[in-house]
Amino acid sequence: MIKIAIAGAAGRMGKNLIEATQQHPETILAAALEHPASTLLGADAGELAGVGKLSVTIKSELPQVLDQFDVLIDFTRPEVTLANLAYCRQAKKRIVIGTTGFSAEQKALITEAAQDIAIVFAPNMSIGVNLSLKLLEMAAKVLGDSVDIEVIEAHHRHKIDAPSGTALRMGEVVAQTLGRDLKTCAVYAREGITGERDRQTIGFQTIRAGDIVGEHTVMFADVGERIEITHKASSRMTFAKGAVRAAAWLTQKEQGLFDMQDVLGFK
Ligand SMILES: NC(=O)C1=CN([C@@H]2O[C@H](COP(=O)(O)OP(=O)(O)OC[C@H]3O[C@@H](n4cnc5c(N)ncnc54)[C@H](O)[C@@H]3O)[C@@H](O)[C@H]2O)C=CC1
Ligand SMILES: O=C(O)C1=N[C@H](C(=O)O)C[C@H](O)C1
Repeated sequence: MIKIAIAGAAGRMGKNLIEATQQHPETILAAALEHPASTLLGADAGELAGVGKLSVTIKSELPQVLDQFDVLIDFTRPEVTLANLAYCRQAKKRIVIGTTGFSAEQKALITEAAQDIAIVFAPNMSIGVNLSLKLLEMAAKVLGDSVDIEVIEAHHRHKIDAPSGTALRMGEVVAQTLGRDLKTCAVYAREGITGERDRQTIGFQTIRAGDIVGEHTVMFADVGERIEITHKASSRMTFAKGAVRAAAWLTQKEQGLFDMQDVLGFK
């Protein structure tokens, strides 16, 4: 069995990850980590996730459990993930990173660590979103520069980063297909007298409201018709199952940086 550790175990994703680890035929939960100030330290991870007692107590320090797992799954915050990554690199442990909101400099640290350890790093672990990325590539190839492209995303009120990692990846895929650089063609806000739309730009619209799990639409709008490619997640289990699948897949790799397109065989 593949031994999984989960960082951010009491979080929205963490609890789903504990359940998904139980459902996968090749994985078991071996360690669960939370913030040092969490009131849940010492609690049973299975009971926390509502799947029954697993006899895995929630701890705060990754070094305490480094010899107990094969793959760390981390859905926390960028600075926490990077600290965990450094420990994994030192101990030659594989890591699946689901956290979003990294800066370009922080992403470079992940790329660098992949020289020594195997990493799956993806802003969205659902099969549907990863299939949508392929559809976006196809749509951008056919529609080219004649359409206006807008990425619209909606998430729950607790989300701390914007636009979502998925929206940014969707923008990157479209920009790359069209030979554009997202750094220079992205428009993240419009207000006041903006002037007419420049067709070379890719616009991003962000909604934060209530308990929306995660919704993404990319609109390719021409005059007379438009195409919209939409994905709607209604349960976090779709991301959690993808992350556990990625962890199992990663055990075949010694080092390198991979994403869900690799895991799903879409490359
Ligand atoms: N790649 C994907 O498929 C998905 C990615 N995400 C991303 O995952 C991240 C987490 O999302 P949520 O679960 O909604 O957030 P959350 O805030 O519910 O969970 C994060 C957890 O990390 C814990 N944490 C903070 N510092 C810690 C530390 N030092 N050690 C251990 N745990 C610590 C927090 O206490 C919290 O329980 C976000 O960046 C989000 O965008 C979310 C869903 C899907
Ligand atoms: O924070 C979330 O909830 C989600 N974050 C990811 C992102 O930023 O793309 C993926 C998913 O949409 C849920």
